[in-house]
Amino acid sequence: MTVIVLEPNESSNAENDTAVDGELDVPRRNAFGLDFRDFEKESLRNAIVQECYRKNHIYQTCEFANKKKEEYGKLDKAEMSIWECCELLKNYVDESDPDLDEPQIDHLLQTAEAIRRDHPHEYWLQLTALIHDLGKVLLHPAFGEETQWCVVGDTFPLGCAFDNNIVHHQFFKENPDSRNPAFNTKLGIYSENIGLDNITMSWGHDEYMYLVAKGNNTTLPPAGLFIIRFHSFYAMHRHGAYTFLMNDEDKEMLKWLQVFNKYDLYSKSKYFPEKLKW
Ligand SMILES: O[C@H]1[C@H](O)[C@@H](O)[C@H](O)[C@@H](O)[C@@H]1O
Ligand SMILES: [Fe+2]
Ligand SMILES: [Fe+2]
Repeated sequence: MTVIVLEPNESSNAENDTAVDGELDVPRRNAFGLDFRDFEKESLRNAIVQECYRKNHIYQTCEFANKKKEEYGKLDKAEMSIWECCELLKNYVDESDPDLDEPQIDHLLQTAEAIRRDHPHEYWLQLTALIHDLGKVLLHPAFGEETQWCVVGDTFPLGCAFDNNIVHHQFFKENPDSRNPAFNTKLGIYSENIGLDNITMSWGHDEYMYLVAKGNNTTLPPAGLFIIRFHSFYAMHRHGAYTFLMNDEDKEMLKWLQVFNKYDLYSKSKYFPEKLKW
């Protein structure tokens, strides 16, 4: 297995639209013609994204996340198959995403398909890709019709200081946990290398889908569960923040998450405009 850590547009061929990153053709531009994960560029899309993060960073507190975990951990909302859940996501667009405004079912299929092409024998990784964002079903009325800020977007640990690598970190100023002396130091309530399994992450689709997978006794390997649970933790898997909370197993699992992330991010594309001439 090769692990490639490549920043978008790095080592890319100026004449082409894509840069070859190991197996994957990494597109240079997102569906809006901009760089991937550019949260600063002024655009209508980014105004929506910013508002989503503003609320997320103000209201995600340690107490809030633990309550949601307890409530949704009961798994008493519905009974349905994986595919039925995929279909429910055809009605939702993710407001935290600067790169795509297509229904989420498209994103699931695009990610899984991109992985299948390069990793034809890693069935578990393909399945992980297909289901990694199913937790966004929290947006559906049958699951409480949660608002976007507590379902989507990058995630981060709670109970310790917010890292500056978190997208739109300026909004944490208004989060009450920033003023709580038990929480606002580097380690906060945790100890060095405690392991990500013991951390309260901000609540959202990652943790929910992890609870669903675990609670239904999935046979996915630990790396699949790690991907599902931490794929939105960009401060960690892209910027190397919070390594002091990780244990050796987390560091092993991170390699697979980094393989997965390229497909999650760079497979986002539109094949047609919203309205076609006929
Ligand atoms: O906007 C995206 C969202 O669409 C993803 O599902 C999530 O995993 C990412 O972390 C977030 O940045
Ligand atoms: Fe996600
Ligand atoms: Fe995704």
